[in-house]
Amino acid sequence: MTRIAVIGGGRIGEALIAGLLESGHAVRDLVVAEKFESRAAELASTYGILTTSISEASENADVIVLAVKPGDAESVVTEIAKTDLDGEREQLIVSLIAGVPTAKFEPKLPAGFPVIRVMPNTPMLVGEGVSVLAPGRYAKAEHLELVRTILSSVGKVVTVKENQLDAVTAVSGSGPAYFFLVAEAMVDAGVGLGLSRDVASALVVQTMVGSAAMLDRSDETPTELRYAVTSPGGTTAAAVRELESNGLRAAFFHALSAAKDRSTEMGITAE
Ligand SMILES: NC(=O)c1ccc[n+]([C@@H]2O[C@H](COP(=O)([O-])OP(=O)(O)OC[C@H]3O[C@@H](n4cnc5c(N)ncnc54)[C@H](O)[C@@H]3O)[C@@H](O)[C@H]2O)c1
Ligand code: PRO
Repeated sequence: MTRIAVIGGGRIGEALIAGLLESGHAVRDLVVAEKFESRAAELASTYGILTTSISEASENADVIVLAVKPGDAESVVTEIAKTDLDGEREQLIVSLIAGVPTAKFEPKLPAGFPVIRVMPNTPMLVGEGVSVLAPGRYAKAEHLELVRTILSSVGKVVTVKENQLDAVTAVSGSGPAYFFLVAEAMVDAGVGLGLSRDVASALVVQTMVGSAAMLDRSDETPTELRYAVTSPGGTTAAAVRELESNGLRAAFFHALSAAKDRSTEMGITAE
């Protein structure tokens, strides 16, 4: 099986590790390099995963996954480049780092070393992620196929041109946070209407799960599904009127534009 080294055992590194193990990836083919000892120990005890240094992890892996913050990207790639990378074994780097273009990594690596940039999201923890792939200059079709195979075990996989990844980050990378925020706001509103927090939470969570399943399984658009809930002159129409007059659509447009701009900015400042 493909040996995978995860550099950075934070939230997304852990989501990937947990999702891969859950989907049947062998723990002996996974390794994590995590800077903080206590965090490394936590990952080792939770998942039984081997924790090691960046150099050892990189030397022995087929796929080296970068899951550190943009500000740590350069030092981590420099450290990887110093190790004995194996050209014969066709190793490759997969960067999950938001904003940072593959062109920033490629000159720091041995000539022609393949890099694929990926924007995942945290639902891969439960096998329901979406990972958006963009090949760097030296990544070949077989590299892309390998990464597609690995990530399809933890959710859906989409491929785009790298210049679309900042927009992708705004939509699906950050996306789970928007739904969690909406859930939070709806629970609070339910409590405001007199429901207990437990009841309000249970209703909101199942309504989200059910709506997501309908979106996934139905051929109808979100608009058509919404119309089916909206009786003329009824309760939903009253609620939607309030959401629209409070600028819901504009708020999402501005929010996603801000996320995209921030992703671009993080790529520029991650030196
Ligand atoms: N969290 C998300 O939803 C999400 C989604 C998509 C992409 N990303 C991207 O993934 C990356 C990590 O995000 P996160 O939320 O997991 O952050 P995080 O801070 O939770 O995790 C980063 C981890 O990297 C470790 N680290 C830093 N330098 C290191 C080094 N030199 N060697 C080993 N480990 C080192 C840190 O100790 C930390 O545990 C970011 O670049 C982010 O843009 C995150
Ligand atoms: N989490 C990272 C951030 O907020 C990237 C996408 C989701 O920067």
